[in-house]
Amino acid sequence: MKVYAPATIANFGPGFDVFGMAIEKPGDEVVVKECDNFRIEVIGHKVPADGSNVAVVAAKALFKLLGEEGGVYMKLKKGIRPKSGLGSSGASSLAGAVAAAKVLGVEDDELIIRAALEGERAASGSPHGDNVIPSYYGGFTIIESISPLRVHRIDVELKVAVVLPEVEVPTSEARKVLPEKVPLKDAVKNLAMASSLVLALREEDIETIGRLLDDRLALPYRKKLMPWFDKVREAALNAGAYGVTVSGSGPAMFAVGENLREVAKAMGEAFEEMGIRAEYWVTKTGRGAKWF
Ligand SMILES: Nc1ncnc2c1ncn2[C@@H]1O[C@H](COP(=O)(O)OP(=O)(O)OP(=O)(O)O)[C@@H](O)[C@H]1O
Ligand SMILES: N[C@@H](CCO)C(=O)O
Repeated sequence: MKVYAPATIANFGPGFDVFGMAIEKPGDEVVVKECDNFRIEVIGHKVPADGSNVAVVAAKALFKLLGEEGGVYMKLKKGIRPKSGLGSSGASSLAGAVAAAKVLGVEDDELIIRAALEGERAASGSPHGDNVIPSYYGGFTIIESISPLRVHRIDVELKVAVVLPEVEVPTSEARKVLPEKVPLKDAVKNLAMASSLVLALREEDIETIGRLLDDRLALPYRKKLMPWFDKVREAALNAGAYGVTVSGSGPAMFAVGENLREVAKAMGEAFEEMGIRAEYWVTKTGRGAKWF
């Protein structure tokens, strides 16, 4: 059996740890077979090919949650670059949990997601769900709570320009710079932007979506890890983007607008001008994980 899990844009502006959107490309793929222990082989982007691979961590977690013996052999085709901000660890964790679920005949979403979150915990020190959950369900997801699992999904179709520079920002590091407390005015601003963004997404009002791609809870503290942010943002806006911000904890950035090819190119060139190679592409809201 094969499992496919798409990349995701977590936070999506003002929805820190709550909003996430699956994108059509890239994605991770796992071929799974039942086995008497846990083994993994990796092709594609470089990630550990041992028990520390988050696909294995998540698969093991599901076996443990169910009190099952045995294991799985997985061949992971790693399509999402790690430390990218595109939910690389989230997609592999989810693929590992779904792969184990298929072997065990489990269909309980909450158990699968709990297991996948153990992979996220191992990768970044925090079991945030805003990569794993949109990767599972597809579309745009809003996490009301993880336990019990309450997720709201918006079936939007939104095109985005994505730029991925050849630099790494580990989520674990990006979470260490966050403060314990934030000013009330910033919390209020995020609340205003996040609730308005949900309505704009439902109406597929791209201009308003773009205007609301901002954040006062994490981005102000993380910007020091991304000194290129303002220049790339300015380049995207000058090229006609309605809005642009960081994907997840970065370094990838994404923008919305009408002429996304030009916007993507402008963001790529802005990185190049700072001496950082970057790839860029246009994609859109993706479906959730698939198995076949
Ligand atoms: N299968 C895997 N896929 C991705 N990362 C993995 C995997 N297995 C282990 N890792 C490790 O987990 C860490 C992933 O880092 P991180 O969570 O920062 O990346 P990311 O998922 O791309 O970021 P983000 O969550 O912001 O989108 C790296 O240290 C990487 O080596
Ligand atoms: N919400 C998480 C996503 C990481 O991809 C964070 O911003 O730390």
